Amino acid sequence: MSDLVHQSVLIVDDSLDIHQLVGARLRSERVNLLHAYDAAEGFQLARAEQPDLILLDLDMPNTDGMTLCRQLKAEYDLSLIPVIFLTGTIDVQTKVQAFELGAVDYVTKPFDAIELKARVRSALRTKRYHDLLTTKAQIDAMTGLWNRGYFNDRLTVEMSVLERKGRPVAVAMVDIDHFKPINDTYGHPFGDTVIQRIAVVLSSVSRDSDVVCRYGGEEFAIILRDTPSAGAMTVAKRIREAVEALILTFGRTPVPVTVSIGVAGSDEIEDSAGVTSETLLEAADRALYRAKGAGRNRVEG
Ligand SMILES: Nc1nc2c(ncn2[C@@H]2O[C@H](COP(=O)(O)OP(=O)(O)OP(=O)(O)O)[C@@H](O)[C@H]2O)c(=O)[nH]1
Repeated sequence: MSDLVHQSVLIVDDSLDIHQLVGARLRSERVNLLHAYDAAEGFQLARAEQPDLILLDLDMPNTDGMTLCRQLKAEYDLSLIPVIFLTGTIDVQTKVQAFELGAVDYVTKPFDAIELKARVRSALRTKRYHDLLTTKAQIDAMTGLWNRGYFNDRLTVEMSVLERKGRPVAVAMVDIDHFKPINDTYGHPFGDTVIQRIAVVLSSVSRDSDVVCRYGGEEFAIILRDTPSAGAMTVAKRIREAVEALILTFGRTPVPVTVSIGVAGSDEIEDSAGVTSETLLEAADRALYRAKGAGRNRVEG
């Protein structure tokens, strides 16, 4: 099987012939091909589909390839997509300009089928390694949940969706109660097991669209997308009950574990300057503090 399965390539070129030619040359590669016939359509498709590679014609009417490349590199998500320029003739100055703009390669027309395939394969392979490393850097090794760095990045993205589309976002901060005595009594390795078991509960009780993260030692944070405060409270109560129902034992000794949860939803924050990730997090933190203060094993919003 090809190592390119499931990756997608966007071709941006005003010539139908080139689309057909590239399509024919890459047919055996099992990549998913996307087609755009001008820069504006190319930009839209790149944004909607997040392809793994863009083959970009340098010489298009209206907006040329160089300009589109500059636009792509100006948006964080799109800037990570490698671009290979397609061009009839290319002088040294243009080549240098293309590489300076962030292109990874260029192919001159008419294409040699073998060369085109080799260059596409190479760019896609590098993209795949890059994606893998990026994902690894965002995962907490002990629990397999997203880590705090990812949480912060993702919350910023979700807040911009909130701003653009007006969809509510909620955050739940989950902290294990009296965890220090568990560590002190049964040892750190058992403490780690407790953290891992709770991570599994959080993942299984929350929905696929929720972003479950390990925020720090014995603290977790969940981004509940498209969820108003009331819905987030319901999820948090389910989590609290599921953790309380966990049966953990050290040898034959049962070890009861509970969590306290603080919830904040964008729909209930009153701030004339608008809701930010900071205000949302601070509100969730304050709610968690109240849950701890009110006796633990509670949800506060
Ligand atoms: N085993 C283990 N322990 C950790 C880890 N990260 C943090 N801890 C421990 O978690 C404990 C947190 O204790 P505290 O913040 O004092 O709070 P607590 O005992 O849980 O009490 P409350 O939060 O007030 O209910 C500390 O003893 C940390 O050493 C970890 O990865 N593994």
